[in-house]
Amino acid sequence: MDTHKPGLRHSQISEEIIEQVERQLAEPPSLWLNLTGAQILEEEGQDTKDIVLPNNRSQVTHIAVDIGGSLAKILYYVRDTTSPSSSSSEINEKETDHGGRLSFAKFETSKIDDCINLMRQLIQDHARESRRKPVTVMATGGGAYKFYDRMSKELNVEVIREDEMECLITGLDYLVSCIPGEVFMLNPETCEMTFQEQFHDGKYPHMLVNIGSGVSILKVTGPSKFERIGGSSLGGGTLWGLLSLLTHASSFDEMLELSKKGDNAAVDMLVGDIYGENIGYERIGLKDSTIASSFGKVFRENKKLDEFLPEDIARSLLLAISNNIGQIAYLHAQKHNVKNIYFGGSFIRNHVQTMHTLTYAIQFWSNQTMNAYFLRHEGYLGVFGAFLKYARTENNVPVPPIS
Ligand SMILES: Nc1ncnc2c1ncn2[C@@H]1O[C@H](COP(=O)(O)OP(=O)(O)OP(=O)(O)O)[C@@H](O)[C@H]1O
Ligand SMILES: CC(C)(CO)[C@@H](O)C(=O)NCCC(=O)O
Repeated sequence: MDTHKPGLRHSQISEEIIEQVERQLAEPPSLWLNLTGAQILEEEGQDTKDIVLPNNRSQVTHIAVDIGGSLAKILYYVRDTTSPSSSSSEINEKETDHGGRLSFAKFETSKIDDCINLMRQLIQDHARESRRKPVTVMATGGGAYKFYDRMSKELNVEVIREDEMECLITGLDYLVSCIPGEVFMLNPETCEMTFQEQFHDGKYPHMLVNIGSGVSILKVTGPSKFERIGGSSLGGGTLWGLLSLLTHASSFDEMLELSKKGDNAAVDMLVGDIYGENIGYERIGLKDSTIASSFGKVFRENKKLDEFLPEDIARSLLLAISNNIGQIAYLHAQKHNVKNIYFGGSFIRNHVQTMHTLTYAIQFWSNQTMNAYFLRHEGYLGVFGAFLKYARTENNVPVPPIS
């Protein structure tokens, strides 16, 4: 691997591979759980635009929600109606089910009404079957507090609140240990993915860098044993907010699309802009193409905002934020003696450029002694954790144990 700093120009990576990876990671795949195991169900990803409600909605027994500063994530558990006992008309509240599907959806937190409406719809359909035990709602994230009274009143069910950091780690532990095909690494040269075996010992210690609106960094030393060792306010909310001011893009996905087409060298000052074209500062490992200063060229160009291409601005800002998080992650990992770093949070959105920049930063700064891992359900760790914490104690959902 060469030793130039992160911020590799994307044109060096095959468009075909980028498309292939992003197609493969279309989000969010449903999961299947039953007593003998858990697996990812391969199917078309679903977004808030086209949430597919279960055919027999009365089979939704659990709903979990993680309401963050930017996005509210929902998970609902649909009991399998094909197993003999669960399809019986004699279902009662003591019945133990034998398997079911976990589906995922998300809303912008500013559209919390839509999110609560979906929960209400799922709950109402369930309630029509009068002998059923009421649906339980598990809630985490800041919104579990902010919207607690509203949810309890409007949904008229018990809302159980869980701590957001505990939920992140519970969700991570489970996904890493129990879900085949969940964890992968990205080859920084080719951007090809390598899926990892499940780590039954959790590969402790490890670190979770959760990139949501802000960034939380947690060190995990054993099952459910963790400490929040750092954080940063320069996170997903920063990219989303600044690009909504600086470009015409109206959604986060549009911003990511823009960034794919841009050339950050139009706004970033490269080492070659300072030392001269084709001349780097190789003595300290800086190539001419290395970013010396993000957005550093803007001032001397003496141009107005509308004279820059939104694509270039989007690319530059995405690189700046991802690089910065990669570097902070590396410094924390070094300080706390951790080699394996999981990146979670919806900011990643399984976007190749973002994962590439994070991987490159970790490998470069650690001299290839640390590993960056990604997850297919990267934005759903918290909501998955909230579901698991309750489902395990309640004991009537077949959650296979971590072996
Ligand atoms: N469809 C989307 N709409 C808006 N932002 C998105 C979308 N998809 C991904 N993002 C990115 O994900 C970030 C939110 O990530 P996530 O849902 O993990 O955090 P959060 O729970 O809202 O925040 P926090 O945990 O800090 O309260 C946004 O700030 C944005 O950068
Ligand atoms: C405040 C939370 C924990 C809410 O999820 C998150 O947005 C975050 O970790 N922000 C960064 C705060 C910090 O500077 O440590």
